[in-house]
Amino acid sequence: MSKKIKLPIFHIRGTFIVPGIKENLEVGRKNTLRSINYAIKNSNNQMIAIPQIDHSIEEPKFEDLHNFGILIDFEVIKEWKDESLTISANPIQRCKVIEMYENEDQIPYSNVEFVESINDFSEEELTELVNKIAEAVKTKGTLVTKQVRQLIAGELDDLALVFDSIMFKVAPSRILSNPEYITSPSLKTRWQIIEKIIFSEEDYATRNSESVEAAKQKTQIEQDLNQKLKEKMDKQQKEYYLREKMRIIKDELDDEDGSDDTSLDKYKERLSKEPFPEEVKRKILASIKRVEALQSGTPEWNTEKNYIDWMMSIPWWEETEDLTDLKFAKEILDKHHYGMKKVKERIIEYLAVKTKTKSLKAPIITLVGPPGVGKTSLAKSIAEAVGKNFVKVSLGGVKDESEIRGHRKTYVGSMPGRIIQTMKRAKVKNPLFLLDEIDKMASDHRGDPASAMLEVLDPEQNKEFSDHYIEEAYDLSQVMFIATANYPEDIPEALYDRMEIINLSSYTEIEKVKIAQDYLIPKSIEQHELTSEEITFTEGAVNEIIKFYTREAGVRQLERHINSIVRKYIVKNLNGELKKIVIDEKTINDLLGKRIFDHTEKQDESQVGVVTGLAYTQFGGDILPIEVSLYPGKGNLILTGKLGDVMKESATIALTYVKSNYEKFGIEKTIFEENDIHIHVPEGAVPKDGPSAGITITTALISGLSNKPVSKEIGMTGEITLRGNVLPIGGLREKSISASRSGLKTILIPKKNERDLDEIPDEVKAKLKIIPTEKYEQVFDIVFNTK
Ligand SMILES: Nc1ncnc2c1ncn2[C@@H]1O[C@H](COP(=O)(O)OP(=O)(O)OP(=O)(O)O)[C@@H](O)[C@H]1O
Repeated sequence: MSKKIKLPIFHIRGTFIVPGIKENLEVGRKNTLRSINYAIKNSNNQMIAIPQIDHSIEEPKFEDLHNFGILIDFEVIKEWKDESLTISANPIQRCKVIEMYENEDQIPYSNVEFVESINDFSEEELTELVNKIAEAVKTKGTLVTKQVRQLIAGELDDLALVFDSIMFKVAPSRILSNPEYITSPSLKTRWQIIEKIIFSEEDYATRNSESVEAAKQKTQIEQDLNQKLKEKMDKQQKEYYLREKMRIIKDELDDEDGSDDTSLDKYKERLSKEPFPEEVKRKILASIKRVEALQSGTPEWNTEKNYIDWMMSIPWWEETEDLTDLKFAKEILDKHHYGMKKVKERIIEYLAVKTKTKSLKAPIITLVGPPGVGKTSLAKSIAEAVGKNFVKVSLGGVKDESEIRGHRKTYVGSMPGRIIQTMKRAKVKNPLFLLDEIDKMASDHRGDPASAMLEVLDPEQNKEFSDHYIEEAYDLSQVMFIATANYPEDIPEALYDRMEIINLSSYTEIEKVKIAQDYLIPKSIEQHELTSEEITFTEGAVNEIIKFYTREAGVRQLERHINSIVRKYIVKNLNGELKKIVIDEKTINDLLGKRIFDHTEKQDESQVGVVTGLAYTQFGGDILPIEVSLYPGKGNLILTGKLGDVMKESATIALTYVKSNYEKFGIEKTIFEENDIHIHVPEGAVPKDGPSAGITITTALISGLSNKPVSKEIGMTGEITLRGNVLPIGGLREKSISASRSGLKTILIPKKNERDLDEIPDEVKAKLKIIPTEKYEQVFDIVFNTK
């Protein structure tokens, strides 16, 4: 079975590259740069280089590409001022393209099958071949490459490489006109192509005569064109001349290829046969009339034609049939996701209500949680469970209402807003529509996107959603919207009211191991069309990746590393280096390089003025040591470690509280007047904010000022008030997971957070003593062992 792989496409033009021969390539086109950046982040610097058929096309579509390519590994070697790049591409393996598509981030992707080389020469043929090459080298200097020299000297037996080096040096452009040279596994076939191109004089002759014939035809076409033009054109009008020429060329092309789906006749035919809403039909027909009356190629013509193309491609009536089998839905949810018991139950209830009432007026499900915990993939599974098409739009950074609703069509280069654009991708009017990162929308003077979103989500209004470009009410009422957010408090309030929040929390290491073994690894093996006999991961290996190569609440990086290891195996397998592999800790270090992370470990020694806090970051929880130091001065407070305003305030409150209770904590009064106090929160470059370090700062101050050490095994979290009350904090689950991972034995938490204890996994509770506190005095008594 030949191996398949899915990777982003690298559009290559004007040149071609062959396996084994590194080449520097210049990249300037915006789309290619986007794909490159994507590949750096998501596919381990691997892409499929696919050549363009016509190198003059700036923005090639899939049909403008050949159906073969090369798997490349690349490195960026220079970033230029104008944002273009020079990359060093290492071509690894030839491939046949099975399909090309845009992935959900709108990156052109290809699914390819590797072409392995088969040496089908017999022994005698081989000797003859080497002799022939050696003989030819004498007469054709251009043939000499490093690999040819090695072959003749008997130092190299990789024929595929020899052939590629010849082809690449002598006739790289001819590869494109002989796709078989790339797609055929047979080395004999490849050699025949080389012979035809390089050795056969006859071929030179036919090539010449081919070009004579082509030139003749070209002249004929040119003559016909000019003849037609003569009849039509007014010689005085240069503009008119050019337009006519364009139109005739287009007509000629259309005659050749009658399959143009965007021709006005095709549209008219569709309008007469398909059940478009009357109003829409009328509008499109009116536009078609206008286009027909306009001079083709003029700006007005283009604007109007574009409008028609859009109107014809939006789903006005197409729909899929919903599935209503709840048992099936549950099976699908279980099939793709580990755990999430409550979440899945909640979703099934939601689907049950929807099916029963047949109404979509239920609140919008909003999946909230840190990155990589499965929000997007859960939404995809819900779509599968109810038989809907899935589409996603990212709202992160959207700050202008027109991004949602589009611009009027009279604007130059205008088009519909993101909602209608996404509906076009959905192809039906009742898809499952994921509104990703709804908490990351911003607003500015150009209008508030949240109010436009309100119209999208409100069942009272979304039957007639208005987009400035399409100028016709669009019915969104059959769409099932699901939103995702990292921080629910950042969701605009009016939208929040219409949502039902479902929390997805971060995973413990044990859960991550389970997810990797039961879901991510089998999924990756299946996607790459391998079997579990060929590649297996030990539990130790999975643990190694989780602990030392990822730092995250979810499993996104973990999944990326697994995929990258699988791809590395495929390349080794294709190079004939190995047939099977068992991935253990050692292989991980070999394949992924040096360990990347060491989770902040608890202090080795109990120290004066250093206390362990618990933090909640976008990567999940972590421990956060807080340091206090004194030196002679005048009572100033110095804060460092990139602290946000709230955290700075929290430090000031802590100091005031300590000052006003100094006696209770065994601190000399004079110490405040004679010293400056420096509070530092290490890993200075990472921004930190929030009030939850209040009791930690207080404790570090008391420890520093009274010269009493704090046990290295205690961690704490809680806001403090001037009166010494301990107020509740967020992210207790994440904080406690990281505390147990870092080896703490006891954590102090606010009493009001007792209600969140249920969310802490049992394995964490078993390792940690969790003590709720209401007043700072209790913290003091426990930490400094006064009772
Ligand atoms: N409980 C789980 N069981 C199996 N796979 C999971 C689970 N949670 C997450 N995954 C997998 O982890 C990957 C990342 O998840 P996904 O992209 O859905 O995260 P997300 O929460 O949407 O992140 P973001 O907020 O960054 O978009 C997916 O491949 C998903 O299938």
